[in-house]
Amino acid sequence: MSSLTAAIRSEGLTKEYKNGRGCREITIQVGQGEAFGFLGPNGAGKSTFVKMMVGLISPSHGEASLLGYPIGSLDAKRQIGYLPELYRYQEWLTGEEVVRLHGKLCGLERSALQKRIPQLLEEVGIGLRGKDRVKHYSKGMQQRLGLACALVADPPVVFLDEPSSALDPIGRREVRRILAGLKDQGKTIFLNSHLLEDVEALCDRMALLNNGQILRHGTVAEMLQKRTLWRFRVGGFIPAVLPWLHEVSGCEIRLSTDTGTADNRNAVRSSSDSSSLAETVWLEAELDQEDQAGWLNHLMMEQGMTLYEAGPVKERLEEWFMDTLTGLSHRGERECT
Ligand SMILES: Nc1ncnc2c1ncn2[C@@H]1O[C@H](COP(=O)(O)OP(=O)(O)OP(=O)(O)O)[C@@H](O)[C@H]1O
Repeated sequence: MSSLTAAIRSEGLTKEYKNGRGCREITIQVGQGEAFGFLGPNGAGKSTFVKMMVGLISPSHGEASLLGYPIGSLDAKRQIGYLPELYRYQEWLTGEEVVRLHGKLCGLERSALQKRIPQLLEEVGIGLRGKDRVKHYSKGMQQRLGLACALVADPPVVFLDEPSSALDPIGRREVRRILAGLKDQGKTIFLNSHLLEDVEALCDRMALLNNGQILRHGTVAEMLQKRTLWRFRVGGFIPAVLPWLHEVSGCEIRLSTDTGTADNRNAVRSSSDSSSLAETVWLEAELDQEDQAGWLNHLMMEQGMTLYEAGPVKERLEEWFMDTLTGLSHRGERECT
């Protein structure tokens, strides 16, 4: 397969359940080796999309492929590892036996499995409990076991539906490390997650789904960048100079009330007096263009101030998620309760 072939491609993929719910007109493309985050509130349609991609349910219309193979075909299925959201493994088997069963279903040889299973269980953090029966596993261990099953055949594309929902913070960090390792190996990762920090840490691009449709998509960096708001850490700040800076630069510039530093609080309190502060403070400005940052620096230097740091303000993914969805109708889980 050519390296230009998209790992995951969908065109107008739609599933309409009998009750009218599901997901609609999903068009995305994920390159080989990319990590893609799929976000959205409960009931947005994320799992429905993944289930179509892995061939568990058929689309109502639209088309999609995995590494060039049509979804649902055996060739497409051979490309994927899948950790479902609602996993349940055979309680009477040991962890090792469950992974072996999945390996055999993927057509792996007994000798290959002999070597692979202990490594894999070690990697997902249940190496010491591999011979225990699944009925004695905690929820978190079962989720780790599910990850081992998804990875047993070393697939190039991995779909993970909420891979760390049952894990404690330490477990989540370990899973994040495992996923980063998979990405380093060049695997394509499709991550459905409510854990926004996982998406932020791992994914190159993401889409936000609401009411079954893509609301926004793009690179994680693009989504989080508030392009207009910049922050500057400056020394020798003179509060009285702010109106002048505003007038000469044409930019809205103010003391940042957001950084929480004692110096800033002091500066905010003393913003009416004109004495220079010895410590640094944070200023923020709304910029139309990036080169205005250089112009502002020049003006601040003219006034005897020193610039120590400057950069655009990045929004946390969680704030972005809330801001983007606030005010939009949402007919997901909450409507049903
Ligand atoms: N088999 C089904 N039959 C009818 N409706 C369904 C079925 N499966 C899911 N739905 C509905 O389709 C919508 C999308 O569900 P889906 O499970 O894809 O959402 P999700 O974004 O994965 O939610 P969550 O984050 O809670 O897992 C929901 O309104 C859900 O109730």
